[in-house]
Amino acid sequence: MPGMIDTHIHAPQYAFVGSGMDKPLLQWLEFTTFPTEETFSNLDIAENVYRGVVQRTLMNGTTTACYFATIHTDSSLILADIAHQYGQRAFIGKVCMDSNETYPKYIESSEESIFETERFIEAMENKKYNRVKPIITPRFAISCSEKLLNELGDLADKFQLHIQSHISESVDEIAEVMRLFPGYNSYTEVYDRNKLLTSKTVMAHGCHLTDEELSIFRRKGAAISHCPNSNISLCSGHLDVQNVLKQKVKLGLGTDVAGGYSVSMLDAIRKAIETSKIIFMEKQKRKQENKTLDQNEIAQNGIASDLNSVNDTDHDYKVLSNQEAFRLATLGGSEALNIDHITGNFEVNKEFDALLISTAPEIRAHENLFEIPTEDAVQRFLFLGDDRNIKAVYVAGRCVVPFPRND
Ligand SMILES: O=c1[nH]c(=O)c2nc[nH]c2[nH]1
Ligand SMILES: [Zn+2]
Repeated sequence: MPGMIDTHIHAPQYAFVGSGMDKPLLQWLEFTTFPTEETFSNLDIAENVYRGVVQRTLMNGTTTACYFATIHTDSSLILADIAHQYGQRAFIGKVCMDSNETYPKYIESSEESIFETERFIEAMENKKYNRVKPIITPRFAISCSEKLLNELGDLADKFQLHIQSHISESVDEIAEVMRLFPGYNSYTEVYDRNKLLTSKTVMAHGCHLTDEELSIFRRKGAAISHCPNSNISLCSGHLDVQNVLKQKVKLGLGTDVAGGYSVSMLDAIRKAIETSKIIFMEKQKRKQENKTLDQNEIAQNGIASDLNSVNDTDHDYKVLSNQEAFRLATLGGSEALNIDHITGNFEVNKEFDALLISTAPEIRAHENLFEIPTEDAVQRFLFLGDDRNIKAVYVAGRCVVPFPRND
């Protein structure tokens, strides 16, 4: 099958993956994330954790990863070098943040952030990696001044680079953004007016974006990275994937390690389907409640007001299919990262990013898989498979898993 594309993952957060899952976003950043990321000024820590995350994601079939690193340029360069060494296709973002009210030790000045970002871009260009590229990375609006956002928009334009950040992940986060940016009408406008929404932009989460904001995304060609594990783990909200697709906004999937506790894109596929089922059930429940309200009104007034009427879209809401979720993890991700002319499926002239899957024996249960339809075998792999079923991984035709032996 085509290699999977993780459109949003925090490499340093692999250090605490699976822990700190009991806090909402802003507290989780303050008490778990920032104190850990701060330690990445130490290059040995960076080297150790980054080697681990590149190995683990590759073994789990992530042929392309779009990484956040930390504010530290030299350790971010180590991540780039490790991705290159292991042959993973990657975008690497040196994180930018010149504002941090909750954890002021983890911060840089605006000037430093711009200077270091340029240094990062130039160092990456000098390395001439074929498949590892820099990406402009304002962490999120809360941690960036307007001046910094604006200058990062200019840098992205000057060097024609990709851009990544977070948007509308949790309700508390949005309230904080609107407090910090009173001159803007929406979270999307904060990025858009600072030139950060382009056809090479991928924004993580977007759970609470309005249709009006989604239409700005569509006009700009900007993409959303759906990170369902993280959305549930940090109780941030749910992204309505069907609505995003209906609004024709580019969409990929992300693990969002370590807001998400799994490095596996198979988990992202499952959680995307489960999130869609939760939304479906909520809509069904609302429909049933409204029907009861209508019946009560008819009994009382002889007629039902249309106040309770359910939106048309609620009636034909469909759960995300396995095929659609699989597409989001592969071709959808390549579209979101604007690299669908290079990878995402097996079209002629694209590079060969591929996984060799064995369904035996873990997911074969007691049946002989060869006697069941291929579609069922694929479904079982999507729902039950893990790195034991991924026997080989190829990026641009080169076998990168199993890892080549040095001897
Ligand atoms: O899930 C998230 N992880 C992060 O590290 C982060 N930073 C800002 N907003 C964020 N959301
Ligand atoms: Zn994130």
